[in-house]
Amino acid sequence: MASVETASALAASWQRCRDDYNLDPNGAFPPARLTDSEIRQRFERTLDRVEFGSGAMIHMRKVVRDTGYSVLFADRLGVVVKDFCDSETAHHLRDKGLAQGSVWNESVVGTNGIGTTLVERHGTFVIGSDHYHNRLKKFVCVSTPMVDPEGDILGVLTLAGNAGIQPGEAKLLHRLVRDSAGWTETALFRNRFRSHFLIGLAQAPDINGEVFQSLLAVDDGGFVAGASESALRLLSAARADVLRQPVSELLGVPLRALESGAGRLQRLDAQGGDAQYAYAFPNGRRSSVIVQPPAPGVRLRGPARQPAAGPGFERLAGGEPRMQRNVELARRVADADLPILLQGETGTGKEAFARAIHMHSARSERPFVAVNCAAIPESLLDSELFGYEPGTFTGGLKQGKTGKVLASSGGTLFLDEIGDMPLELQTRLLRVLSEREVTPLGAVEPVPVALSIVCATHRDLERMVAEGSFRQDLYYRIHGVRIALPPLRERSDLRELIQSLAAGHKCAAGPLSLSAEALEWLVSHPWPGNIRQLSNVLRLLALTCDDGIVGVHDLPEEIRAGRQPASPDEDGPADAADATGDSLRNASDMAQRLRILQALHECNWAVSKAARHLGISRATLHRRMKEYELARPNG
Ligand SMILES: Nc1ncnc2c1ncn2[C@@H]1O[C@H](COP(=O)(O)OP(=O)(O)OP(=O)(O)O)[C@@H](O)[C@H]1O
Repeated sequence: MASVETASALAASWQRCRDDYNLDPNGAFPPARLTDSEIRQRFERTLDRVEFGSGAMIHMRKVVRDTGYSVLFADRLGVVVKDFCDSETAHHLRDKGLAQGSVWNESVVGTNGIGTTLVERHGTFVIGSDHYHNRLKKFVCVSTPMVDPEGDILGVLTLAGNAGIQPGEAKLLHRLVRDSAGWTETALFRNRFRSHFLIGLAQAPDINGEVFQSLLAVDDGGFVAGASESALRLLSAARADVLRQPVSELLGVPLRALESGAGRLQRLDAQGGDAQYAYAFPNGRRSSVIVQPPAPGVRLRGPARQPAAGPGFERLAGGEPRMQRNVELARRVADADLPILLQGETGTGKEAFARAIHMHSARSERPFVAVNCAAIPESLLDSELFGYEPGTFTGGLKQGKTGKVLASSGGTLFLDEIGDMPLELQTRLLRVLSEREVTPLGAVEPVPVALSIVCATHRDLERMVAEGSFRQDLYYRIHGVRIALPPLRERSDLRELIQSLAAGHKCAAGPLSLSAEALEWLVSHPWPGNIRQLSNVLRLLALTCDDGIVGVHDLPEEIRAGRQPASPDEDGPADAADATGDSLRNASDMAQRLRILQALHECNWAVSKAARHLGISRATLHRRMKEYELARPNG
């Protein structure tokens, strides 16, 4: 996260509202809401990356609980995918348009904390009349972007409340939001680079502060494999200038000295930037490093090494014959010059499969670059994919940007949700695929690219082609080999898969195990969110189950609700969960909400039918819908 540069950001945003988006300050309000199934999908995706139950998030909620602020997390499109409203005033704000699913993209609602932060890529506070839309002048929004370990924006963390605060107070609030986002980013970074040697940087000789957030991850060869945003700020360097550089050159300290001084602050020779001290974390996994001094004239740049992320082919196939055939085919084509199209419902492991293909291929030492075409705003997708030259945009990065297509050169480009790619970009992608060269925006000369692509979608591309929403020629270009991943409920090895995934989760008493009865319940669940949903349920069980053996009573209500016998007039036993009172505050309730949403969606919002589907009474379902604020879209 960068510092708050609010005044200039606001001026630029107002200008965009007038000149670029042509927005009416008295336009429609409240902002549009996505359909519930779209919200569900976006939320599930975010849940994969951001731990909403992390200490930092809990701390922030506690601090603001009685202040009337709500805590919101919006994804990269500016869609609120999670809100925590822990007070009456906060609930009131939800009614005013801050509900989950509302879209706060700047181009839609004008200057606001979430949308403007996304455009500016740094924290903002937008107070009262700073908002462009006249209906927003009573609100205050303090926001900060959250980035993943690769530096890509995950979303925006925001405190929203009623206006009437001083800018000084807004600064305090901003500090709180920024710190919470920062600690969450740090947790993601440490997790991502858990097998690397970690070095923290600081401006002052103090090991309690920034060394924990300003992190460099160093690989076994002594090259920088990752850098946190705050480390980049201290070094005054762009990510591309730091990655794959020898850390010893970057910091001006031999790697051996850094290692042998682990656990102590070491002063750095001034290298530019504000980093004055380095702290090598002593508890990194790497025990010893052999660094050969480079031969004179040898350029010290390491290969873009990728960690073996995610399950390999064996694990993905399990005992399911269709998956075994898929793996067999994938092994054969991994190194053929054939584009691979993965099809399957959400959460069936398409990205995991694409990573396994990459790891199996001769390109495994090169980058695996994933782009989710549905999660990036249409206006940014072009620059995200193809990059741009320095000085192309007023708001762009000074040094320009390498697009994902080029960044994947020699490795694998994974285009997730290809069915959501706008037609105009489909045309550009088609050109890149046929000509094997990219022309970044603003560039004159095309740049050759060694391209291997794997695409994925849950959509029926053939139907889209027939309807004219997907280019036929592109469909044939990306469809060298098609691999269909079966939904979880159709896997013949479901029982074994559940057991082996459960054993991989540790709770206080050791690996999680399931009672025979609990296993049966899990096996007969329909799993609309597939392996992702199953993993989330197991993750939750590991947190909530003290003795390590899961009984039926430990299962989340979404699982038990799926098996309740229908009782048309009375509330079924599912109501036992009412006794817990503070629903929606734990992950099991989130999962239940998703399950109910899914059932309603599948039954086209026919409540009786959905209730039968869920095995609960109509009255219970109505009450749950009210409790979880589920209403028919546009109804
Ligand atoms: N066989 C498996 N064993 C263990 N974990 C798995 C397996 N397959 C997938 N996963 C995990 O399940 C989660 C969802 O997988 P993934 O993101 O690959 O699904 P997806 O089909 O790409 O989803 P979406 O369509 O929503 O993008 C990930 O955390 C992934 O690591």
